[in-house]
Amino acid sequence: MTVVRFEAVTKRYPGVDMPAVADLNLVCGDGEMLALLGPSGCGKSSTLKMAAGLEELSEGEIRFDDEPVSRLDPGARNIAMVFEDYSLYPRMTVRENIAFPLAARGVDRETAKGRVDDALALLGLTGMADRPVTGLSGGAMQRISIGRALVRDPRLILFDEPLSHLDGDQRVQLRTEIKRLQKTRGVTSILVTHDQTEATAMADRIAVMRHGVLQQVDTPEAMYERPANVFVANFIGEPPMNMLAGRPAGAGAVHVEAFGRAFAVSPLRASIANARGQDLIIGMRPEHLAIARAEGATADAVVSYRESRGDADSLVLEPRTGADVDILVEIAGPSDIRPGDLVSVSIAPERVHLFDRVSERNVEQRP
Ligand SMILES: Nc1ncnc2c1ncn2[C@@H]1O[C@H](COP(=O)(O)OP(=O)(O)OP(=O)(O)O)[C@@H](O)[C@H]1O
Repeated sequence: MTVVRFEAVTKRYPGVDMPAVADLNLVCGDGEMLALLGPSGCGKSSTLKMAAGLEELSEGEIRFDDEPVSRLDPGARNIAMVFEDYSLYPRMTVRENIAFPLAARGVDRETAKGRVDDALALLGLTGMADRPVTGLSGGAMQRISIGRALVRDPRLILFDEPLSHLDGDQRVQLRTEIKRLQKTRGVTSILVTHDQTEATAMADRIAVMRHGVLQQVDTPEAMYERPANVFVANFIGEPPMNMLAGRPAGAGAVHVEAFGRAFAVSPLRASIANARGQDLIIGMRPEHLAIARAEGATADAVVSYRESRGDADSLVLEPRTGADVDILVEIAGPSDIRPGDLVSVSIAPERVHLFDRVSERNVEQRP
């Protein structure tokens, strides 16, 4: 049972000007699964390695509960790691791989056997316990590596892109399983991933990073509903949010340049945007836009592309103002909308996100 605290943590690599991690303040709660999410190079692996003791901090401190750990060797931190490439011992059996950390710590045979049997049962591996690990599926190998992590009863498990070598079905299955195991055992966990679907599905909270700087920490739902800035709004949600230039347009409305007209927005957001009076980036998620066939002046756009996925149709719209911007729309499928159709566009006021065009911050954030 451990609370992990990153306190003003900075990581600089020799010869590199930009810090890989800059002044990170972040707490992973007891029993929580926290995802570090961001594109390649954003500093998530450096953060994980500092927690593990595989990289030194340049500044700041990491605490497990109240204990500073930045000067402790990796072996003294009681951390388990699950890597993307499983890191199993190929010549050993499933059981021997899981038992390895216990043998290495001198746990007596009887106790070790009990704990390994428990882990095998928990992971559904009992039937293959005495098989060599070579030749097993990627999903089975990753379950073994999770078993090896759990059997040690660590203070913290660090998952480093644990699903990236698995194919579609195994990924979905294992991400559910990891979440179940993590919750059953209540072990504090940090997950590094560049995949927002994975982070959203597995984590209690997500910390989005960019260029070493933490952008937002929140539950997946809160991050989807109230992204702190344009970067987070683009990163969370698939397909990404439409980002359209606009400006405040009086009480309860904003003007969207691409459509050449006003849209109603939530009164709070509109009043903040109006009070500041700045140019806006107006965010509309593809799945929140609704369209209807329209004629003449009521038409906002023409459908230029349609991809049918059975239960959903993805559309690309070209605004009739001639604005050089593609609008993505996701609607329930199969629909009878076809390329060339003229449509009007609507969206519920509370689904419209407003960002300052200069700072790219959500207008609801304090300036
Ligand atoms: N050993 C190193 N020496 C110098 N620079 C490094 C080193 N390791 C990482 N970096 C740099 O630090 C920054 C952050 O890298 P880091 O690996 O932490 O990011 P990441 O988000 O995990 O990316 P990836 O998913 O590609 O590993 C990058 O600019 C990277 O080039």
